Amino acid sequence: LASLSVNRAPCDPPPPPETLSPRDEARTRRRHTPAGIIGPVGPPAEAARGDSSGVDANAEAKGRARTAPASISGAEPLESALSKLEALFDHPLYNMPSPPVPEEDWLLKVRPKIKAAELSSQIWVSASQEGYEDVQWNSSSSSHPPWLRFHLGVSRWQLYPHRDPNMEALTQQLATSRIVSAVQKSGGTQLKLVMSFPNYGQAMFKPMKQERDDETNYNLYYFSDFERHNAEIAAFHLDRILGYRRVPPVVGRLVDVVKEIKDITTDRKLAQTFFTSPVGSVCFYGQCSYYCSTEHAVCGRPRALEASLAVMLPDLSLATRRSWRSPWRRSYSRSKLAKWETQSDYCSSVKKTSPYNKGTRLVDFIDMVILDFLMSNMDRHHYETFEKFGNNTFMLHLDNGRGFGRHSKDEPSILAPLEQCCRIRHSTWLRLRLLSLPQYRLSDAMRASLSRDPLGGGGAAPLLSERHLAALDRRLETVLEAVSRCQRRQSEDGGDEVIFDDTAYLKDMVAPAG
Ligand SMILES: Nc1ncnc2c1ncn2[C@@H]1O[C@H](COP(=O)(O)OP(=O)(O)OP(=O)(O)O)[C@@H](O)[C@H]1O
Ligand SMILES: [Mn+2]
Repeated sequence: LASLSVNRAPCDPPPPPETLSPRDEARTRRRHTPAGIIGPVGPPAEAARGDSSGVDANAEAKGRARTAPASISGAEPLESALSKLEALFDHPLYNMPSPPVPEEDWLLKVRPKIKAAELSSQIWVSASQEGYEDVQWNSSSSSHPPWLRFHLGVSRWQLYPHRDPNMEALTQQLATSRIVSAVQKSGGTQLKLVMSFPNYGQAMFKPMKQERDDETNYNLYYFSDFERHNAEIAAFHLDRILGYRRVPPVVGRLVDVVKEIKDITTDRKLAQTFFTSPVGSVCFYGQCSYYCSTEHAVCGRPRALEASLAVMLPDLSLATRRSWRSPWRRSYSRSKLAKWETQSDYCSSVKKTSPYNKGTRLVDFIDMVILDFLMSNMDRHHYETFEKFGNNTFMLHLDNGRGFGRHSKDEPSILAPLEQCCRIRHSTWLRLRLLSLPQYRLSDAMRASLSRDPLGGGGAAPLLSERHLAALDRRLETVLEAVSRCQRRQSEDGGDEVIFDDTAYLKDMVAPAG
């Protein structure tokens, strides 16, 4: 366990996708995962960096990023980038053996089959549901549509398993399935729609509002920023590459605003906001508290509009969620500062407060902070968890549209919780160090992963520009430096351990040879 190695251990390929439900998969992976191979990664290539020298670490990292050859020019052939991503996902750090998932750790249960006689008397179809397929539900998972398999695969600690055999079908559905209904999502500040598919699947739609190369105006406050569809997509990929799996899957899709929204919507308020622009594009703006006006309409070209579609989580009636106010929430004011910005020992009081005083909530929060710093998302005012699991569960990373607004500027204040608490999950730290190595570089993994999105390949504008990808590597460097600073401080002044040992359980699982 203590041996350091970045060599990837051989890993059996997962069994063919169609035959397994997410739960079967979780069980199978445990059998297939070789025991005894989990070793922390070696130090990053630049381990010898002297960051106590007083040199501006950021400027240094920027310089390095500018001169890094292949990853910045994007010259690396896609095939080799894709095999890098495969190698990353095959690495033992992404294939840690996990203890069996007890029944109560699944979010949903499948009820035993209802008798055919009872079922037939229950089936009725409303007029507005005529576009839906006649789905036969039963407990055999092979007949479940991908969205339902996704729901059934949600557990206490993650939304979906690593190498989820359902992912391909799920993203395929989001990207291509016929849209039979589109209505505005109530709540939330900016326009978003809930779209439905013939097999009863649903997705949350956010339209493109900003060109990929636009940078958010520097004079704009974070709370006035637009939401970006490509940020929602990229956040899903980044979250998965970080090994968290706490963002619901999102794909990009070109939507025909006439055929797939205007003509089929039953939402009259939405329908009333459609118009044709002076150059003949079909536009709409919907109703919401920000940016829902003629001036801020979203427009097709002339009808095709880029958007992100995120798979919907199980309905609140099946799985209630709890919303938590972030302890490091910003003030959402031009003049006020939040407590964490002025109190130097802010974290010590958070550490004593439920739910951050027990279990993994604090380090899970730090995980989210790292995700947000990498994509420069300042808008994480709340987060949600599934009520069923109480305080002992993962945090959902929903609402990522305000990430990736600026590539030329980092936002150090997003890292404040890490700097102030000096605590990080061991497994997260190891994966971050892995992603800083040239053979697994974060920007390369992201470029490869995003190229698989329907809007990311085929010569079209990449979902994240090279500058945004380079910013990821630069910011990753900054995160690792912050952890190093914490470790130095801890070794000099004492205090709590910086690295939270979340891999200790492996010692019990890995049986000694013989
Ligand atoms: N994939 C999803 N499935 C189900 N519900 C979701 C999903 N994503 C987001 N939601 C819910 O929809 C609400 C609004 O979404 P989102 O936060 O993205 O919009 P918003 O306009 O940015 O909201 P706010 O202004 O409150 O930040 C969220 O608080 C969340 O509860
Ligand atoms: Mn929001």
